[in-house]
Amino acid sequence: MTVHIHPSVDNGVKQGSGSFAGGTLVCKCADKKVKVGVKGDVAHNHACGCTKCWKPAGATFSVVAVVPRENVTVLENGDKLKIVDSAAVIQRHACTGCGTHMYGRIENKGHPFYGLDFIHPELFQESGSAAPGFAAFVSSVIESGVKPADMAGIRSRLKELGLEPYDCLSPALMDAIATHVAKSKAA
Ligand SMILES: N[C@@H](CCC(=O)N[C@@H](CSCO)C(=O)NCC(=O)O)C(=O)O
Ligand SMILES: [Zn+2]
Ligand SMILES: [Zn+2]
Repeated sequence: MTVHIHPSVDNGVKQGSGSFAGGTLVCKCADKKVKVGVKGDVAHNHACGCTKCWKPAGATFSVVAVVPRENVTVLENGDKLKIVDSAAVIQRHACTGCGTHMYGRIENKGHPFYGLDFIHPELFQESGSAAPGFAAFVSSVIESGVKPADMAGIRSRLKELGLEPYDCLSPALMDAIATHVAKSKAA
């Protein structure tokens, strides 16, 4: 069985240049494209199997990374953006023309990841941004219709690609969340 993860990694994970200075995210509309500027490189880039993150057609996983919210600016056609689910922790601003999620923002100042926006690096018109380094919420692909029997093959392909599979976030990010919670409780 051929396992498709995401078009940007299916032929191998392409490493970043290490000096990506930022770029422009572009939606998939034929005209009046939404453009979002991002300063600097992305961090914590990962494949995500959750049902909430935007995936291109045919992909099983999204590829999503974070950038400081102050580094994100809507450049063109921002009137086409609409929040997908205002009750979600990550408020995903999507193009109403093509459905592409352009950036996801956390407005809860008490959230461990407040200050970081979630973006999809494949939308950069420039190449060289940091590559995905792990896979998160892998078991969640079952919620999107993947057969449980296919999970062994999916996890094996993720490992082959160097994207260690986790069923939540990576240990480093889970530790960061727990540290934030512990400090909040102590305060
Ligand atoms: N099983 C659920 C999991 C959804 C989920 O918790 N997703 C994470 C990761 S998104 C990027 O890594 C999350 O933090 N979500 C917050 C939000 O989406 O607002 C499912 O698959 O739906
Ligand atoms: Zn669009
Ligand atoms: Zn996700």
